Amino acid sequence: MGIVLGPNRYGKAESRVVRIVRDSPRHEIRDLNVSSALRGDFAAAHTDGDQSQVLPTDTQKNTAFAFAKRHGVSSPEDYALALGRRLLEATPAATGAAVTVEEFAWDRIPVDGAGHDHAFVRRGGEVRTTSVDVTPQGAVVESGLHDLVVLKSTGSEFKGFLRDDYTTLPDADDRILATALRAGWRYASTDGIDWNATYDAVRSLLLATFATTYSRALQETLYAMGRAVLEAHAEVAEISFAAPNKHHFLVDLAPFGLDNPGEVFIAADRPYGLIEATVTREDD
Ligand SMILES: O=c1[nH]c(=O)c2[nH]c(=O)[nH]c2[nH]1
Repeated sequence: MGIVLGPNRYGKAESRVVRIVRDSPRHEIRDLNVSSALRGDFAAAHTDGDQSQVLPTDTQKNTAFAFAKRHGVSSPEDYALALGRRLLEATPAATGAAVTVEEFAWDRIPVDGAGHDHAFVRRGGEVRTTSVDVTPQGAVVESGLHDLVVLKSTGSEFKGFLRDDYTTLPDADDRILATALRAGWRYASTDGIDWNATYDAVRSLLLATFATTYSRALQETLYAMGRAVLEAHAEVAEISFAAPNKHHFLVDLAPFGLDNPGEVFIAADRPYGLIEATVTREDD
């Protein structure tokens, strides 16, 4: 009985393409998870080890990033069509190119009733938390949130850091700052607190402070957020943060004849910096 190759396709899955439009101070963001797959006559690659008809998955990834710049992302559909047509055209053996795009939606962070120019909060996903501990002496309430995903497309730098023989990171004057914030605040007492109103107010303050504070490091941003909460809320004794630094690396588009002045980024998954800090009261 003969053995033959059945259906097959190949491509690059889950390129995390972030496109910032920064023609004016009011930035736009499109945040995509892009996968492509080519199908057609790729039998020789499987049976003979012949790559002559194989457009590398690495090239498919490069095209995904280059097209975010060259074609732009007016919608996931328009971008996916352009990418699919290009991949098909570039690959003579292909009879079809499948492109799937997931888009993560971002809203502008509200500051004084208006959406901020370059600070965004990801829609959905965040979780409100509380943990209480009750004893005969009383109760302690710690409330908070996690997975509040925020991003600013400018207004963030990281430079002047300690360097040693293993340091390769260049100074960054203008970078994307993004995190999935975890925050927990301990209430000074349980009396007379409007839990829902305080939660909403603290969340708003965290967002507004993230948006409006020029960041010299995520550490400075966390401290500013904590200070803002403690200054505005006497009922909060202490607040703690854990903030993964969700790195966005500028993609080198020069090999494709394209410049990239802070417009196309790859959103890295891991490893990530993890910055943790507690902001408390001197007398607590
Ligand atoms: O905001 C930052 N804090 C750091 O401590 C750090 N370290 C690093 O490599 N990048 C950053 N960014």
